[in-house]
Amino acid sequence: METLTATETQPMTNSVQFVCATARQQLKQLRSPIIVGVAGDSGSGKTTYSNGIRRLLGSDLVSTLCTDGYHKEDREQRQISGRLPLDPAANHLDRLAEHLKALKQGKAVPIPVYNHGSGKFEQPENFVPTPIVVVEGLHTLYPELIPYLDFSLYVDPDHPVKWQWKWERDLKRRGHKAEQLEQEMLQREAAFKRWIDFQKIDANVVIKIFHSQLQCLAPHQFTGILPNPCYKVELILQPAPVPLPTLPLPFDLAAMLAVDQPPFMLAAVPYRYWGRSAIAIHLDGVLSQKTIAGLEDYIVNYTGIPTDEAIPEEQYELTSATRFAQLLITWRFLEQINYLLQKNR
Ligand SMILES: Nc1ncnc2c1ncn2[C@@H]1O[C@H](COP(=O)(O)OP(=O)(O)OP(=O)(O)O)[C@@H](O)[C@H]1O
Ligand SMILES: O=C(CO)[C@H](O)[C@H](O)COP(=O)(O)O
Repeated sequence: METLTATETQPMTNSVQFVCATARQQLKQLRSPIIVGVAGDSGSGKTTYSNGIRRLLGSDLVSTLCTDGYHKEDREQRQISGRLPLDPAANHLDRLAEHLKALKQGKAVPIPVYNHGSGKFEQPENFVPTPIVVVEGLHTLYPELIPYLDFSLYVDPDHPVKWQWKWERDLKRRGHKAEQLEQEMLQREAAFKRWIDFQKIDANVVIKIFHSQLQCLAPHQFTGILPNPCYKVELILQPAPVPLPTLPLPFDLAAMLAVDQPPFMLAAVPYRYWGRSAIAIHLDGVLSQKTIAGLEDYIVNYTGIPTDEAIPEEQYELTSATRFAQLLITWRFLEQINYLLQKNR
């Protein structure tokens, strides 16, 4: 594959678009899919971030496998046994490993399905791998599954953010009862630390989410206007083996100088994360729609997707920090794809 070049001021050249089109073709011809693992606690945003990748790369290339179907017990059985789905022993991880192995060989597999509306299992579905398969679930980055993964994400919202997301989602959309839910969520905290949290150590990308911290930067009186909720996202990225060309951020500096603009912050800080080299991108506040749309256009052009898939309704409320993070993650993933395709040649 030739070297990709583009600069901040130039539109993408024909040669770059040609390479992208070639990458799409190469992906479609892969006999073994590229598998992305997305792990994190329940209600941490795994589906939200996986959907971001699928929307940007297109559902002809990307499909998602949710591992909740591999739980051993349904909701009623768990209420009797007192076991939590976070316990790896409460899941058929051995079956999941076999399925990932078969998918890696390009074979279809019958995946078990769990219905969160009813709390019951349904008939297995025949899962036919697309060139990119996103596997999301509580234990996706467990040692027995890692050998089948080409790229990994760990979603790690701060405790109050996660509590609020799970609480609202489980009550409104998963038919849980408040009292039982509170008890289970408290019980889950130790289980999370014990069985889930460590998976972040080796992830290619860790996504940390906090409530906005911008007000701390105004020691006297903060006068900025921020939406509610407003999040700070910290992306901890393993450096790419082969970086892609410049990713331009269309940015109006003059607008930033106006006092009535929503505040924001962007920082890139190299550091060591669990003993390995990483770069942390901090994004807080609100970037303009124009900036986000410009960045998204660049990536969409790069990937050569002919039509822009609409943002799913449940993602309308996503803040600019989340959308920006989704774009950067997709870019980092494209770097990985580029590297894997080069290695495969
Ligand atoms: N980045 C985000 N910005 C705003 N809200 C979010 C974000 N990520 C998740 N949420 C909220 O949290 C809820 C749970 O997110 P999501 O379904 O992505 O989590 P999950 O990790 O896939 O959960 P589960 O494993 O339990 O299925 C969403 O319905 C949404 O309301
Ligand atoms: O940890 C979880 C991953 O989403 C869920 O709690 C688990 O899948 C069981 O679902 P439910 O709570 O809807 O019965």
